[in-house]
Amino acid sequence: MRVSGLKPIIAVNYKAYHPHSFGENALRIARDARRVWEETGVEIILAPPFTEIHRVLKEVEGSGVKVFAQHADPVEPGAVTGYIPVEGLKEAGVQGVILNHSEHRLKIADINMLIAKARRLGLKTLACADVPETGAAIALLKPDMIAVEPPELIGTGVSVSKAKPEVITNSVSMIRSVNKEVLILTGAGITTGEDVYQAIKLGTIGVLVASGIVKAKDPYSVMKDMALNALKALA
Ligand SMILES: O=C(CO)COP(=O)(O)O
Repeated sequence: MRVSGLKPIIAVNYKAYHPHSFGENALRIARDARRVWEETGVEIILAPPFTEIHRVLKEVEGSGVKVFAQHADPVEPGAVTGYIPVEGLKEAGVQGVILNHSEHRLKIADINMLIAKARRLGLKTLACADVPETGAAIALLKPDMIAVEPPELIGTGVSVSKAKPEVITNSVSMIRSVNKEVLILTGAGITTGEDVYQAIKLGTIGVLVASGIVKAKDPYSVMKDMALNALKALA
């Protein structure tokens, strides 16, 4: 079921590629994302490493580009050395947080606690799932967005839209059977506008992308092609 009237979403997970995800490279991706947002109006979410959040926020200030953290720890603030509570992310100024990425998994009870706390603090949540069934289970916890990403395709450049379209269609139907509102994205191996077009045609509202943008020679061109194809798919 299409959630009509919504803008497509391109979420960029910087991960921790070096040097791509840090310093001037991190800012270049942010500048490129702002330009694509200005030119297309597509929703863009950037998820830089914790160390880059402050300067990426500065780079996109005044635009509609949103900045999310890549993770939050299921802890209360206090004597928790080295952990990052949601309260700290709120103070840092992010608009949301990715939870349960395949590379940083959480227990279901922790996902539940973090979604509730993020909501209380006014932060959006983008929860990740490895398979449709996990996506449906997490949908019951009412995150704002769910991204289903088959781990075996992550980082391969073989897109889930082409290699495993049934993962997308099964995710959409299983998630929608328990949650009519959550925004559904997909990811893993997404590198081209065509991958994005197919992902949206299969029922999602957007994509979660890492290496295809973060490690690209020209992130602007990749994001622009993805944005234009996303709009075409929803037209
Ligand atoms: O893990 C992912 C996004 O969170 C997908 O990674 P790739 O885009 O590099 O396949």
